[in-house]
Amino acid sequence: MSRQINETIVKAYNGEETDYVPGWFMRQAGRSQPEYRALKEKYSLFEITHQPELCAYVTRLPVENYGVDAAILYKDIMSPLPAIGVDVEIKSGIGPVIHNPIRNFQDVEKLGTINPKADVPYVLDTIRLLTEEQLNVPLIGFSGAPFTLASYMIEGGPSKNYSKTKALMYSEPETWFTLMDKLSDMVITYVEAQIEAGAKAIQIFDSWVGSLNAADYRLFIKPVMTEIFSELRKHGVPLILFGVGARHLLLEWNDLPVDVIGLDWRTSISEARKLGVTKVLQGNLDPTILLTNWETIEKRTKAILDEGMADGRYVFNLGHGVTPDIKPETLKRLTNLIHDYSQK
Ligand SMILES: Cc1c2[nH]c(c1CCC(=O)O)Cc1[nH]c(c(CCC(=O)O)c1C)Cc1[nH]c(c(CCC(=O)O)c1C)Cc1[nH]c(c(C)c1CCC(=O)O)C2
Repeated sequence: MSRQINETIVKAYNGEETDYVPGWFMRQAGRSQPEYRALKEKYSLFEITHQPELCAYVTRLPVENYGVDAAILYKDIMSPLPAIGVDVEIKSGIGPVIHNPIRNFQDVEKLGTINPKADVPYVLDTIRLLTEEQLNVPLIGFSGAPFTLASYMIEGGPSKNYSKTKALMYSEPETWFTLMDKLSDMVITYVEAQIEAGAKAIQIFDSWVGSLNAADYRLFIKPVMTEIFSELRKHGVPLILFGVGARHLLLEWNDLPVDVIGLDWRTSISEARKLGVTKVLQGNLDPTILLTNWETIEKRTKAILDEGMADGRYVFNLGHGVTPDIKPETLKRLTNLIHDYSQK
């Protein structure tokens, strides 16, 4: 039997007109879902991602339960790092903890390269299972970006101000750029394998790069991001860049060979346009709104959709990830609202 794949979101990412505004939610597969929490009693994140059938099930849940227009592969931005020699553990209640943090040039030199077929075969198997047999919407593949990955590798875990990361960047540029080069190679190879396996769009999470000012972004980050997107662009799938608190970097991002810019909730669609952003926009309901009453949720969502529809080159998402306390019923109702309200 041939499956009908609804490609609306890929069209929207390519800037084409669509019958309605498509959308998905960052972190849609995960802690907010009871089916997932039940699995989590038995398995860790890495145990789930190493089992393609199970990982595909978790990835599919939000598509089946909410009707979102894309699936995003269930795994973490830390997932490729063990392949290059990073000893990472996901600790519950903390997040990623790195047992061999980067301290100097020698630590960077020791990092290896990724061979996706040998190192993360289960990621590729999960993508193939989902895209060849199971999903009726496109699958979005993803990777962390070099700055955000480096922040965990250098700090040794989550951080408030990224001081070790920035100190290394400012004081040892050679070490920094060698690290950026190694991470750029990893991101490109890893994402290319995801595209080859069937991912129909790619989101690059540079969640924490907003901690740099624009001048430092231009100097220390823009070259590596240009390299990554220039290479990935050759594969013809839409490329999305997302980060938190990055309004001051939007024009730098707009220069990159990227198709879509993901906004957090601090900058509205129309403000981003006024600032001069020309890419397709994705975003940006504050996830916290989803903890209020339906009247508030509806009002805020319609206001964002009004801006997005007036603009025309727009895909709905949240301004950051779904938090564990958001109810599945709310996400289902929200998906219906987005589709019904924007239907032409
Ligand atoms: C901060 C953090 C990371 N990794 C982790 C944390 C801990 C704190 C937390 O639970 O929120 C650990 C983690 N990551 C993920 C889980 C599984 C449970 C869940 O959160 O739903 C767990 C326990 C899934 C994930 N983690 C991520 C995804 C993929 C993207 C998506 O689904 O949108 C998933 C399924 C991506 C991720 N992972 C990380 C970042 C910075 C990002 C980029 C998106 C963002 O800024 O939040 C690092």
